[in-house]
Amino acid sequence: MSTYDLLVRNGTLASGETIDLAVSAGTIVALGRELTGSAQEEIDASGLYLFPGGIDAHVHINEPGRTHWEGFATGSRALAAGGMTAFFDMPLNSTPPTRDAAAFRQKLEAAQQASLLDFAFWGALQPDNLEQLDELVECGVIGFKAFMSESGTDDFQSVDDLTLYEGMQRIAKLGSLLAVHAENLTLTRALAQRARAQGKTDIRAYLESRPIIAEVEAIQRAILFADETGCPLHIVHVSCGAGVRLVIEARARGVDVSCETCPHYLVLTEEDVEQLGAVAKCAPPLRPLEEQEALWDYVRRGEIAFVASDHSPAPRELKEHEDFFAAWGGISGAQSTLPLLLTEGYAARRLPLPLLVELISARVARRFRLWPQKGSLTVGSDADFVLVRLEKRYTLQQDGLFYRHQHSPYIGREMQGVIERTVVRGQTVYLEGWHAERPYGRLLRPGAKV
Ligand SMILES: NC(=O)NC(NC(N)=O)C(=O)[O-]
Ligand SMILES: [Zn+2]
Ligand SMILES: [Zn+2]
Repeated sequence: MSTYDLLVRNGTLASGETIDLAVSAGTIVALGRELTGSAQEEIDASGLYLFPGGIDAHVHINEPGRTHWEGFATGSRALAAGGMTAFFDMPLNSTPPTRDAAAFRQKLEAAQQASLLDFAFWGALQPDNLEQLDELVECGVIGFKAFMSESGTDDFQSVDDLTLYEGMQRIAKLGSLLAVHAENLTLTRALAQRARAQGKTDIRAYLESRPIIAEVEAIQRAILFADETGCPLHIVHVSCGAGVRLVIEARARGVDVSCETCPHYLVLTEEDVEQLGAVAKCAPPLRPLEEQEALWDYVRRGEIAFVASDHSPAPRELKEHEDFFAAWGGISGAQSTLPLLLTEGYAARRLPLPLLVELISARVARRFRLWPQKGSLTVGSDADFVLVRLEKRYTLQQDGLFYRHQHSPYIGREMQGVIERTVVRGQTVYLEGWHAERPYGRLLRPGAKV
């Protein structure tokens, strides 16, 4: 009889310490130097880093309804290849959006049949679903998501101020959290309409239609409502230093608000989108270099809660438009979050490895009440981890991407740190280009064990 199901020998933690890790029934049951005992499977992790599995808090899987854009099978394969072991799926770009219990159940069924990784669902907050927020909490949503600007799809409506205000009151009562896409609707819509009416539809015109002030104003308004209603607030994909500063100031006043940024705001600038085109189109748009530097600075100081991909995939044809406003807005990036943090954060900027790892694991798990079951390498936690060959460099190739549509602004980029193996609750789901077939993924609910 083996003592354990799985033993990982000599993995190097982010702290630099070398350790053995033992797993039984999907849970970490022992951690230490030179563990005794046997296991059904042993992994020699000498020379490899052992990190807790990443949790991507912001992914658009478009199933059901737009599975041909990205489904749970392809999306979770890409995430696994990028060192992620769980993800939170956004309520939009699938049809129907996750706006009620029936839609939640459709999502759940699709994910259970196809996801390699554990998953949670964001529920929608839209003008037409205030009466469905309770049932969504009962289903187990990880939080709610609202769009303060246009969402990019007709089937997901943006919130007016009354919906935002009353939605926050209800979400506060339900003990949940609201995430907002914060850009001022009136400003961005009017600027876009004026530019298009003048025939200005190039990349520059798009960038100018979504100025930093539009983002900062929306963040400020959302914070004010959160302060008034007591609703926990999370600002997704903050792209500018001034946005983070508002969050810091509000937290200092006692407002329960956090923010995330995305790899693309940390490694790309508006010059890149002008060169790369729609593959790098997103909202808020890429910003000037000084914003990128400000974001790295806030990352270093621990002021940005976590980093999430905002993977928003689409078929290539939807990106190819003469009119840049009409091209699909959203970057395919789910596979590259950890590699980019290792390359640009650790190797290029010498940010401490434990901080970078926490940005995609413990910080996410804590904010959404999944810690320490998730995001932690401790006895009793789920055995979710990733093995990384940190010193190895490579160039990201198109055929190395596992998305449904193999495009990304990072193709051709020099990367450091190869994700060799990804393990979910003790099961290897990714190993050097190979993926498991079985959909191991399970639903995660805030505060509950799977
Ligand atoms: N409909 C979307 O997927 N939108 C997403 N698109 C981006 N970020 O460009 C988002 O998160 O706002
Ligand atoms: Zn958004
Ligand atoms: Zn998004």
